[in-house]
Amino acid sequence: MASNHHRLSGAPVAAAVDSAAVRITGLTRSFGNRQVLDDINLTIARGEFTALLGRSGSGKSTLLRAVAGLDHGTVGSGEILVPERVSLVFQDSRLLPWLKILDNVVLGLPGKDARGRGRAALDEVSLAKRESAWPHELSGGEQQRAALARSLVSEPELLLADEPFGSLDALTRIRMHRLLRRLYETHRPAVLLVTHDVDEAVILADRVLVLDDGDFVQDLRIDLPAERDPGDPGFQHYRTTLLGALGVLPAHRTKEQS
Ligand SMILES: Nc1ncnc2c1ncn2[C@@H]1O[C@H](COP(=O)(O)OP(=O)(O)OP(=O)(O)O)[C@@H](O)[C@H]1O
Repeated sequence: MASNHHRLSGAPVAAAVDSAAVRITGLTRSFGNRQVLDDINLTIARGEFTALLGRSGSGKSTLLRAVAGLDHGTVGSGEILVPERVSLVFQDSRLLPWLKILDNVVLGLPGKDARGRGRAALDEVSLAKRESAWPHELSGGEQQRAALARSLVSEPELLLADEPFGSLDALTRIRMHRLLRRLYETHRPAVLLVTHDVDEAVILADRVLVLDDGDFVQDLRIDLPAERDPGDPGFQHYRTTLLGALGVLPAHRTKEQS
């Protein structure tokens, strides 16, 4: 009965969902009389890296928040199944300022070996030497690396990321892309990454969804080697396809205007 209630309210239900890490059925979300998500259906396989693109205001964060169960009070319906262990990363690191870096990483982590696991996670993001620093002593990129360590130390089956590199400079972003992809290869969670950066989506993901007008207008599999080069013709093909779906190619605009 409890799960029926969840179904009606569209809140996520933790469940063993066989080969799927996320299963969304008939999800709708509205703010006032504006329907932001309109009958969304989506399955993300275990270990699948999916990026979610869409223009500003298309509902990307609304969808991610629904999957994370962070949208209490919004109006909607549908069913969302997620695994037990879900982690989140946001544009800002959300490290607690009164805890040192290692204490932030292991906060809430059960087990006697929590600090050891926390240290290993910090080592993976090259912050082992900063475990006793306060968050404000770290650069923006280092704070996001600590946030990634915190999100992965619990070995999540699903990682939800909302513009995690949005506030970083271009060079740091490139390094973070490499880091996230490496962490993904090691830990293999399913990932749902919200971004409005087409190149970021094609560099990182194996599947890219484009959200527009309440539903997906593109569901693209990225068949490129793990090491991706934005200069490759294959990469450019995906970039062009996605820019077309987003309606931002000059040719597309001309067509719309004529
Ligand atoms: N709490 C809220 N109350 C009212 N309207 C909201 C609320 N949250 C989101 N919206 C509206 O829902 C729509 C989708 O917002 P959302 O943040 O999901 O878009 P987005 O695709 O993530 O945008 P961006 O790329 O700019 O972050 C927007 O029109 C926004 O104004």
